[in-house]
Amino acid sequence: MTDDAVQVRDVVVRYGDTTAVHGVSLTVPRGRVLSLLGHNGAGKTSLLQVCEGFRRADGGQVRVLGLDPMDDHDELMPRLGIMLQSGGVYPWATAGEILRLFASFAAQPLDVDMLLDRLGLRRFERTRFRRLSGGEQQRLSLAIALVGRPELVFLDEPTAGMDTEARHTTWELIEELRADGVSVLLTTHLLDEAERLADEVVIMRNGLVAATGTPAELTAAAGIDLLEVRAEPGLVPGDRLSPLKVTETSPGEYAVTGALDAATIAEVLGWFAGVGATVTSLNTRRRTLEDVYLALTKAEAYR
Ligand SMILES: Nc1ncnc2c1ncn2[C@@H]1O[C@H](COP(=O)(O)OP(=O)(O)OP(=O)(O)O)[C@@H](O)[C@H]1O
Repeated sequence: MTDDAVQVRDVVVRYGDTTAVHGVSLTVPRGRVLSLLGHNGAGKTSLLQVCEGFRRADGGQVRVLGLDPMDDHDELMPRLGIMLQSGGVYPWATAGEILRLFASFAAQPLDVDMLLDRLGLRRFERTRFRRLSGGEQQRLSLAIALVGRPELVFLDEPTAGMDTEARHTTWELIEELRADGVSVLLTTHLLDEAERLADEVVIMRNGLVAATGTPAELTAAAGIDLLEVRAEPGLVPGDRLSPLKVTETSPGEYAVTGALDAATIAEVLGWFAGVGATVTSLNTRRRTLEDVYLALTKAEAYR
């Protein structure tokens, strides 16, 4: 018996001849937020569906709140909040009716009016689901996922199609869930969303885990990526700083790339000083999660 909210071990998902998930392992500790990142078709939704109990894995083991998501489905469902990528509700019912219906399934639901207000849905309370915009439907789907006070929430691209205000409200709600000890497994294409919300990020590529770690670990491991130097224009070090690469991006603005650390940065400054240049500005930039993500997923993303 595990105390983790989600434990996935060597999970495989196949659709006929297509293997969407090739043996993925991950853990969501209780009260933590894990974000799955990956290109379209990387296998994120397939993995999520296995955890939600909507699809049986073709290999491996999954435990959700210590239970089997397929065999213990009925016991598990009231403890989970699930936000699907789209649909899943009654198109002819109004937003208010739908949310109150889901609230009625829960033993201790959240206050429906509070959720309608927080997610900007109050004026759509009497609007039928099918008449809501994509972003409004997303907000209602999030409210449905949260209304039952779940212990664990699965969010598949929760802010896709939302406007900036709704996205920020969603982020605040997820942060509040975490503060209340709720566990969250979410997928996203938004790197800033993952960086802001996630305790741990799992980057998937072609059904495999390409990298995993906290956002800080993933970006720190990548090191300093770029040194920007401002000095007199027209200074050309040639290969004297090799293997570092120096490019004058605009007159007097130099970009230095390569294996940059304290020693090599000192070497670069030494060269500028040696040719009598006056360095007026020096800036290092660490890789962002976006840089790491692109480096891991770009070239080999599509087979
Ligand atoms: N029902 C299905 N039948 C056949 N193939 C499927 C099915 N669902 C998904 N796939 C395939 O499995 C692979 C993984 O799809 P999945 O939806 O899990 O990816 P994803 O990472 O969630 O993508 P996205 O970011 O576009 O939502 C893709 O190649 C997809 O075409």
